[in-house]
Amino acid sequence: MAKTIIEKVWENHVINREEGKPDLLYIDLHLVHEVTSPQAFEGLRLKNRKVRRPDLTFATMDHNVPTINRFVVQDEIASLQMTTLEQNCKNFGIPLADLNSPEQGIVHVIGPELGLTSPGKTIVCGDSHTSTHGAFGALAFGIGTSEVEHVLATQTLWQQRPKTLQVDISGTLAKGVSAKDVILSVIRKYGINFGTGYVIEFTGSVIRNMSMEERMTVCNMSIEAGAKAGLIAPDETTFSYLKGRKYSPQGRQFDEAVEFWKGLATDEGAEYDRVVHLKAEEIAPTVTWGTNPSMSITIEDTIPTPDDYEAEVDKKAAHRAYEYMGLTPGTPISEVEVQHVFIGSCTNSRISDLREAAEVVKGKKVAANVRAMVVPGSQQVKKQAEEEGLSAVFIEAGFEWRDAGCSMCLSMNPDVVPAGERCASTSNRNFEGRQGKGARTHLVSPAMAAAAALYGKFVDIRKLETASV
Ligand SMILES: CC(C)[C@H](C(=O)O)[C@@H](O)C(=O)O
Ligand code: SF4
Repeated sequence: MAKTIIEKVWENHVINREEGKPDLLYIDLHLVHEVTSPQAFEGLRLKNRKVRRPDLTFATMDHNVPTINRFVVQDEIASLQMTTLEQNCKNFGIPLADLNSPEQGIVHVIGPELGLTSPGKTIVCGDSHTSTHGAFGALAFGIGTSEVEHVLATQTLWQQRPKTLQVDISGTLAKGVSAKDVILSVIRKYGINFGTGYVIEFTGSVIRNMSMEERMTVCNMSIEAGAKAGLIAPDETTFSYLKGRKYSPQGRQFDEAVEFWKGLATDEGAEYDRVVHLKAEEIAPTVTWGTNPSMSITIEDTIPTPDDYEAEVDKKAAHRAYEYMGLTPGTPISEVEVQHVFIGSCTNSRISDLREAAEVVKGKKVAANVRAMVVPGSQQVKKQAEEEGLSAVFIEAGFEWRDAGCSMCLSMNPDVVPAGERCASTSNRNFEGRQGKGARTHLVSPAMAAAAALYGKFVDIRKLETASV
């Protein structure tokens, strides 16, 4: 019977199936960070258990890490979480990219970069944006801390079989329209819950034409559509990205792996539980105006009015969002001023994101009233950006150039947005308080964020001469 890639990867990993019970899945890769692992290790210790497969486990520090003076961690909880991770990795024999490692970075940036992530794997991490790794055709999803303990102890996980959802994106993206705009548009059109209970497979010409970095941006935000995971069938783009990476199979083994990976793609005629479509022509540079990722408009639009919503609950949510965001319905988004710009996070902090932002910034200056920072997703991205001269472009323009970490994506480290101030951010969540208490977040692409830094407000990058994205 014809199968989707989702079913194939799932079936390949089922080690126990019983009527009326979840399946028991084998886990190929377990990524660990400092925030969601301490209690899991403590659980092992109390039960006198070992880590079953330290060789299939990899840890990094990202959420709590200061991105300037990184060795001075002032917050006590943050400091404790980081030293605890260090100790746990040492005691349980788990490889760790700590602050001294050139491989340190955001967990979802370093997995692919090191070639730990590859097609057909089951990948878990105590972190919701684990869906990022789905860009490689892996089944990758976030788990809770008790599940982290279960995977550490057994390398397996009980899981309810998900339904399958195809999100097909056809056509060709216009100049200046990015992967971030694609996923924000999907979420605007279908809502923050349309993926609940499903694993998404993204298909269509728009996806096929994307680089791996762009595909990661799309899969990263599957979770913001409520999905368990989001993935993309591997192809030549995937294989050439992985070739030669540190943990990728090498030599003949790589060629054999490619043969296997090719067989993972969804079979002709396979059926999904649900299918939705989006056309490239429907997508334009996008800015979120509200307090969840579906509350977005294009750069040409105005803030919606309550009349734009039919359901009473949506009208109410809009009212609350106007208030929190300090916005008046009907205002053109291009008139909204920002005080902060954050280019970073596991959504948009890879080298191509920084290249796109630098292209817009080159030879220009950050507006006087704006504080702008670029936070590479990993120390490797940082190094590469420095070698390519991107950091110099940012620094000359007046951006702060930082070390790798989650940074301003969420307020678990010193990089926060003050209450009442507005930030154009390339991250993935715009909930109340996400970037700091009372902080107002607008999610955008790297090029849109870069332009907002120069003009102090949202501008249409399609109208800038420099925009080449
Ligand atoms: C801290 C962590 C548990 C959290 C997550 O799971 O996603 C964080 O990474 C986030 O983006 O909100
Ligand atoms: S960058 Fe943001 S979304 Fe990604 S793992 Fe860190 S906190 Fe979570």
